[in-house]
Amino acid sequence: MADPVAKKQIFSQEETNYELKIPYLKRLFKFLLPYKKWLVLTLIFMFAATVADLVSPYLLKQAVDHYIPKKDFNGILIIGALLILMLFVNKECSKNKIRLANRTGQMVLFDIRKALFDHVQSLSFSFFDKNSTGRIIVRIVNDVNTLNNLFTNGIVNVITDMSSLVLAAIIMFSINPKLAMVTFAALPIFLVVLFTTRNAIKRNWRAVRRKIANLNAYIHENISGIRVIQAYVRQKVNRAIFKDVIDDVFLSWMKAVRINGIFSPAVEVCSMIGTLIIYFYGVKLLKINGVTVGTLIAFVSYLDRFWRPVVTLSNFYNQLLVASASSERIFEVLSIQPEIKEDKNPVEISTFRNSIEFKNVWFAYKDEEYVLKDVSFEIKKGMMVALVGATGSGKTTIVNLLARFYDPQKGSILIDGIDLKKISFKSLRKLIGIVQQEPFLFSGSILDNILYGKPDAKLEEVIEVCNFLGAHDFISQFEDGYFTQVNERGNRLSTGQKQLISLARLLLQNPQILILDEATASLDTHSELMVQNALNKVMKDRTSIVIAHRLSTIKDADLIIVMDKGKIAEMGTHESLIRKKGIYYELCASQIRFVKAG
Ligand SMILES: Nc1ncnc2c1ncn2[C@@H]1O[C@H](COP(=O)(O)OP(=O)(O)OP(=O)(O)O)[C@@H](O)[C@H]1O
Repeated sequence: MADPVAKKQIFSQEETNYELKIPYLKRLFKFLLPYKKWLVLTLIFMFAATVADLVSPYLLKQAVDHYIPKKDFNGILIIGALLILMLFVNKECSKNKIRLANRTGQMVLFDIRKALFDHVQSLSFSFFDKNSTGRIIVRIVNDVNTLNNLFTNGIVNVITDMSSLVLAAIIMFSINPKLAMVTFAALPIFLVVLFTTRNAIKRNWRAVRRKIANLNAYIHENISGIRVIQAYVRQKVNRAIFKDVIDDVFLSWMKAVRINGIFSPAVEVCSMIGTLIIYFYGVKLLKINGVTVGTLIAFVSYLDRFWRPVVTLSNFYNQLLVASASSERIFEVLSIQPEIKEDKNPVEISTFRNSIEFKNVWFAYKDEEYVLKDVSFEIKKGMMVALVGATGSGKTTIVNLLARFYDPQKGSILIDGIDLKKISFKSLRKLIGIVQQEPFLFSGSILDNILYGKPDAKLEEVIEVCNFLGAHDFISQFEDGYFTQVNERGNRLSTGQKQLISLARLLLQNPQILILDEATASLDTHSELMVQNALNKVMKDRTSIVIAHRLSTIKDADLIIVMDKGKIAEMGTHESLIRKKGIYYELCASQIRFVKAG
């Protein structure tokens, strides 16, 4: 049976508000402005196709009323030729209209997606803290996809349908107003059906979309968490939940289709009533007020051209609702401002000369929940500084602030006396290199990944760096060497190998300040030794800030900063802190006890 807890989690997805929001739609349509010329051309094709389509019944009327009774074969031939010409114009113009509309639509989607992607890339870490990867992907892929129908067919079709409907009615009224009035007698029936089913249809399609969103979320979570799922042998339970989720989609879909199904027959019934009226009432009117057999034939055709677009037009409203909801979510992301902004007149620093200084720094990830409280310290050029302390004491937060992934709420961080906020992003990123606990490799080759640090580096330079770090041997053992493809996250490589590749990437970038955030924490003893050796080489002659749980690796640090609940509890060298017999002494003692016990 499905796990109720898991099921509840899926259904806690965000709710979507399907109301027509004109300001969002207006903003959305602004994306069409660069393609004005194409739009105008599309409209011209559309108009030509509609006119050609509407001329045909009138030509038929002429043939029936004038040429057939007189057996005027020349006249019939001309009408026939004109009918073929109209058909050709209609088909050609429709083809071009569809091609142009699709092209414009796809370009608009491309622009929206590009705007979203560029914007998301510029956002600060705090945005990614609040939004899961899945949610962001849904914005860039699914929400933009839902606009597809609107931009590729929806808008053009609705204009085509509206003009066909209006023109057909106008022509009918101009041919014979009395007959036209009676023909539309079924319109009130349609309006009743429309207003009684509209809300139910809206509600049911909304339910379908919610169930599909649940399905997407569940698949995303299962694929991302596949290792945990397999480790806990949860496949059977998850399969049962998945079946429930699919069943929900199926049932809600069938219900929506059933209700939607009322609509189309209603339109057909109305159209049929209109046709019957034309035949019954029209025959009575024959020869009165100029009503001819041709008029009746033309009326039946125009009536069809009036009712046919009605179903598509009502679907368009649905499309608009979905587009309005998606655009609301898209613009919500686009309106988020990056919290970390570059100074208007940024200072370029090419060389780190003296020191890094934290001056009375206070920082909270949210509101007033400070995780760093009045932190002050100074790191001189060339020093190796270690940050130690219990989990959650604020070590990673300190390096996150130094890399300017976040800005402190109070206090300041200075590099060579210059506030971090004034330094250009480019020189800061060049100055500081970070090695994380979980190295991240992109899809592409090993070489591509290393070149990330310096795109214009030559292969010889890359090999030299890898040789220096002790990575060349294992890379050259692969069949394709440096051109070996690593898929996303580098699944084909061991964590130690990935770490060495990320170190090669870092060394090519040649940063003057290094941040090592538990770079060896997830490695086995052999890999740890290999990576630690490489790290020692990278750290040589550089200023480095190291976070390490294994205290033996930082014994020789020039300065050890001991963090406790967001505050600096102790600071000094290994010897001085051991002598102090404080928190650091306790941490060392507990690790020795742990090693001995092991
Ligand atoms: N992105 C975040 N959003 C909100 N709170 C966070 C975030 N990152 C960390 N915290 C909180 O800030 C506090 C300090 O976390 P930090 O990661 O700096 O500790 P740490 O000393 O590096 O811990 P560890 O040794 O486990 O990595 C913790 O209470 C943590 O829960």
